[in-house]
Amino acid sequence: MSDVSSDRVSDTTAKKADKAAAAAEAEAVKRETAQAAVEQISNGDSQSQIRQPVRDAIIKAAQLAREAETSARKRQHGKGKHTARERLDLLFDADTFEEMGRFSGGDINKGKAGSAVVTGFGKVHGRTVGVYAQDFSVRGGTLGQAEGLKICHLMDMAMQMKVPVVALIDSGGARIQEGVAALTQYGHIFRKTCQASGFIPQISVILGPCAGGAVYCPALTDLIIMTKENSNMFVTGPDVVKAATGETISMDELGGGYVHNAKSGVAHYLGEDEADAIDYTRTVLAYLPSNSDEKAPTYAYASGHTEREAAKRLKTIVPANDRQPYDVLEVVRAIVDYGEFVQVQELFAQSAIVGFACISGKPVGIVANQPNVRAGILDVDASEKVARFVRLCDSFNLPIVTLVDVPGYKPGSDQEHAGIIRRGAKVIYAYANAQVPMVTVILRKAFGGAYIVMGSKSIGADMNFAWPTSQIAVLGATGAVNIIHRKDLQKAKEAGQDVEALRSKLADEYEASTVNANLSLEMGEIDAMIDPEQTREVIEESLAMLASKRRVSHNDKHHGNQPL
Ligand SMILES: CC(=O)SCCNC(=O)CCNC(=O)[C@H](O)C(C)(C)COP(=O)(O)OP(=O)(O)OC[C@H]1O[C@@H](n2cnc3c(N)ncnc32)[C@H](O)[C@@H]1OP(=O)(O)O
Repeated sequence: MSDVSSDRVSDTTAKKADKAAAAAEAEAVKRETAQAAVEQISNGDSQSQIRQPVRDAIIKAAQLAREAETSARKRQHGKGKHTARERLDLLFDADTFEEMGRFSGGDINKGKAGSAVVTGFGKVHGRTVGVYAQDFSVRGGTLGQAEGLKICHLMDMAMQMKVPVVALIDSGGARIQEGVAALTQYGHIFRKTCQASGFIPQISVILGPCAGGAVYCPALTDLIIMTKENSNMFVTGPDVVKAATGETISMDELGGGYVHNAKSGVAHYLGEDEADAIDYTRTVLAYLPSNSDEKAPTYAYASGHTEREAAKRLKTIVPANDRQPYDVLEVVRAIVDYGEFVQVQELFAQSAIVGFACISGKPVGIVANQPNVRAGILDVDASEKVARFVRLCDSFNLPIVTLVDVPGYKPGSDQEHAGIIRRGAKVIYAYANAQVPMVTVILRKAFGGAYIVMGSKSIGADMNFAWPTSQIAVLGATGAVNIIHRKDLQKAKEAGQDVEALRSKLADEYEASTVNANLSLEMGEIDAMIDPEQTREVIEESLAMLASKRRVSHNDKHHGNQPL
């Protein structure tokens, strides 16, 4: 297990400032060195062995590269965007990027400095990561044969080296002039992305347009990160939409960063700007291993009085009235290291939350219902959000901690017709197939099907705990009484008795006898009832106990037929 020598996962402000300063310094040194080399060669100083034509070629190439970057800055800065190379400086630790094929796809004699994509490897928090960064200043960042070959080569190398790939997308899509030769390259990239899926982490950062079939490059990766401005994804743009349907819509309304984060669920993070989007990429990479064969890096963690204070706070967060909402983020922050929780899809399907955190320096994935939003109900979107995150954690060996307070799957024709059966099944498939350590804590409600799917023991969790406020049952009290005492209530009504008083009495009895964790404890579905204050401690101990859990293959099938 690699150990990143830092006490915190995410970049602190101070670290960011250091990094920016170091990057600027490294860039300046690089520029000076390159300039000095060119000048040395031009002056004919110490290179008596270098023949004149070679010297000319080196000078020309260096000049071309410089001019290309100057032109890129002019074009990109005018639109409020960074150049592809400036983005690499933001992504990688200072002075660690090694470019591959700088001039490939170019024509040095005709003044073309290369293709519309930059590829190579650098370090993120000291670990190697591959990148392809589309350069919009060269033919609109479009993808033709040269670019496709470069990207596929980069991905092949990343898979051989078993390191993540980050795609910095800013492109007009398939290069129209190259026709099917361009489209074919997308086919190759899709296939490679699928091959790499679940083997190495793949993250796409959309920093410009991403249109047409090209959208499926990011769509096949683990995470999509967008920005508030200059970040668009759509299969058909506003002009085609207008021509085909008559609808008038702007690029941002159709496929801007906010829309894909809050409405479609295509994206996983909405960056304030490019620097923020790339910083989030670095942060997420810090929680993930380089590939599916490795465990995530660990971080130094010194426990102290702050976590004891946080543990005490837990008691006060869940209201006594079970109909009253509360913010489950407060629970999460009180149990994870330094209260640091990196949410994924924060703006989407907010009745569930998912994200990364550390417990005693070890990265975990957290899944929780959010009682503050629609009582924490599971609907089609929340189901897919949870399922996809559980799959991500399972692919990359992150233990899953599930915090349950869920009244059930959302009722209603809109949900049934939107496919709650098919889409809700994804949660089951994800948990039932996950083989990483799984620890579940029931905070309050855990009703019906939603109880089963949210990391119950029967679905595959290893250790399950319940707070004293837990209500575990097939249905909530009123719903249950209306069904099992229907005849009694009917008789009371016919006899002119106070039906509501009877209903309320029966509900109280049902609640006292059934809506608690007793049966689950007796059946071994819950391992222990815990004081909220003990939550972090029991999770930590369970994860330590489960650390040696290994994957087992149950049969010889090719793969399961996952509900999609
Ligand atoms: C599988 C697939 O990818 S199918 C999708 C095919 N792609 C598309 O349909 C998108 C076509 N392009 C566009 O709609 C627009 O160019 C946008 C929205 C992407 C960007 O618009 P703008 O920011 O205004 O940039 P602009 O249109 O000036 O493009 C920049 C340059 O890239 C070129 N370009 C953009 N897209 C393409 C393309 N797909 N093929 C060839 N050249 C392209 C433009 O001609 C322009 O070249 P120039 O600088 O020599 O004039």
